[in-house]
Amino acid sequence: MADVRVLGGKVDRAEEVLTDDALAFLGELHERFAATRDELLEARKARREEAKRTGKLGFLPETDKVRTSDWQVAPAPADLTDRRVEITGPTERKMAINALNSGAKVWLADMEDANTPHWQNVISGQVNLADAVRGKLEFTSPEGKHYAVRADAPPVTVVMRPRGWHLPERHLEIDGRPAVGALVDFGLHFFHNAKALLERGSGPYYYLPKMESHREARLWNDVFTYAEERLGIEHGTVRATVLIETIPAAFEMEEILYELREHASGLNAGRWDYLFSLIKYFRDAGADFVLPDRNAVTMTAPFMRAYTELLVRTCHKRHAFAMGGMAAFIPNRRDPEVTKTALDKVRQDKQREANDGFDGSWVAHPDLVPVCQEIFDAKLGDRPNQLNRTREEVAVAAEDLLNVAATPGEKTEAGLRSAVDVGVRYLASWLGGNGAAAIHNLMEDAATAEISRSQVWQWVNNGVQLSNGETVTADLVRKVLDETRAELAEQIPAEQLDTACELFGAVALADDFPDFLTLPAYERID
Ligand SMILES: CC(=O)SCCNC(=O)CCNC(=O)[C@H](O)C(C)(C)COP(=O)(O)OP(=O)(O)OC[C@H]1O[C@@H](n2cnc3c(N)ncnc32)[C@H](O)[C@@H]1OP(=O)(O)O
Ligand SMILES: O=CC(=O)O
Ligand SMILES: [Mg+2]
Repeated sequence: MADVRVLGGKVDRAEEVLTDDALAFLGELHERFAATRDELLEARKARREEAKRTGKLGFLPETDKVRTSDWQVAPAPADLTDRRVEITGPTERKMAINALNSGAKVWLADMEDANTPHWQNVISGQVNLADAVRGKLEFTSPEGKHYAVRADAPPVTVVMRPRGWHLPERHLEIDGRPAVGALVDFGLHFFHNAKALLERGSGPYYYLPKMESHREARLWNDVFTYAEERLGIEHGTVRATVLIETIPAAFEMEEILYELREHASGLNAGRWDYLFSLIKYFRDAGADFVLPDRNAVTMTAPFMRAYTELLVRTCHKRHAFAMGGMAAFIPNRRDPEVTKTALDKVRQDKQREANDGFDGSWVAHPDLVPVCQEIFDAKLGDRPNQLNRTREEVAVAAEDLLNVAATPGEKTEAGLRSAVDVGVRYLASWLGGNGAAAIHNLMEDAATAEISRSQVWQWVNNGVQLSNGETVTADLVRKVLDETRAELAEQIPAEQLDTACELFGAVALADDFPDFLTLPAYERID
């Protein structure tokens, strides 16, 4: 039996989550799966080295049969057949209630991009999710406002997103080493809620982030199979929607669905991490892979079109749901102009997705639910989804997915300053325990912050010339960082700002590109 120790501090109601039985289950998951997870993280490095050497990625010859043979994923359970609007958000108690009252079909309960993995957040998120299943979610704000899920609110299916394979959970030590964040988030949620969800006509449903290969999907499938057996739950009860949000995974969409076919619900076009992954993967591949300012890269850039078109085609060929992604524009209830812009931008984004054949999409804020709903209602009519649109005309080649050079847009000083400003502000928020923040009326989370810092790294290391003629160097970035620190001094507490600036410098200017900013950031939180 594994030796499982809780090293994290006291969190209210932690004893309900960290029961002896639940910890034993986590121990079993780690004994069986942690070593494979380590091997797969190593394999990521080898694949990236190969791409660096050849300057290319391609579809895998060894899995050709998977792509050409006839198979489909398992049929959708009743409460996952209509996914036209999914609201995403952290598992914080008030937001959880607001999400369940939002009118969305699905709540993506996020322990990943939108969450700082403070021990407090990790445990209280599990408490809130367990209360949500049991209809016990209530909250009173410090101002005395009472929150509860409305009796007349339409039912919302909860899909939880655990951390990616790379993140450790050092507040739990298993056989002398930090636990695997993904196994902790999944394991605790599944152990406490799978049966309760089934009793209520739903099931244990997950979004799986940041995978880079079908072998990583196979590992999740093995975890699900074991977990189902161990709790005496029918095989295939778990349903997983996989985010295609890394560039290597875009070349393995079919294989990922195939590995998970008995547990798969669909794929999601996670555009922000996808851009980050593309920059990361080809950061030293020369000018053809250097993107313009982040705000200039839209979903209509040729390489982004290729990605979403391939995703819809792949999903519907296999009868899996194709889920759209996040437009970053956020309404502001105190500013009608900002709200109008956000609604217009989100409307355009969701319209494109609905026209392309997506079955539904994400929104970041309750006030965006009606826009997404209206657009998909109009497209779907009486149908719950558009799985029947097989998009057979779509033909996407490897070169199309990598056609970054055709992206219109400039590299500007404003773009550089914005990357530094947003990166620092976001890191300060993340360090303070808020993994999602509205910054300059845009939603920022771990994925968007990764773009900011990796773009700065790429521009420095490729000696990019800005539209004003200036060359991006480490010294220029340090100067901008100092100026940004001075500008933010009135807005962010000094200690947090110092750590955020130091961290931004560490992840944007390091000689060796840090794989994820959340890894060094995690070292800097309690
Ligand atoms: C790349 C990706 O992975 S995208 C997915 C991950 N990212 C996310 O999930 C981000 C989700 N969105 C959010 O976290 C928030 O909308 C933010 C941080 C962007 C903005 O939040 P705020 O500044 O609080 O927005 P605002 O003040 O307009 O909120 C108004 C109300 O809506 C609620 N609200 C806002 N967003 C959400 C949400 N996503 N879910 C539930 N409730 C929400 C707020 O709690 C607030 O409630 P209250 O009036 O009862 O206090
Ligand atoms: O998780 C979603 C993304 O865009 O990243
Ligand atoms: Mg993401």
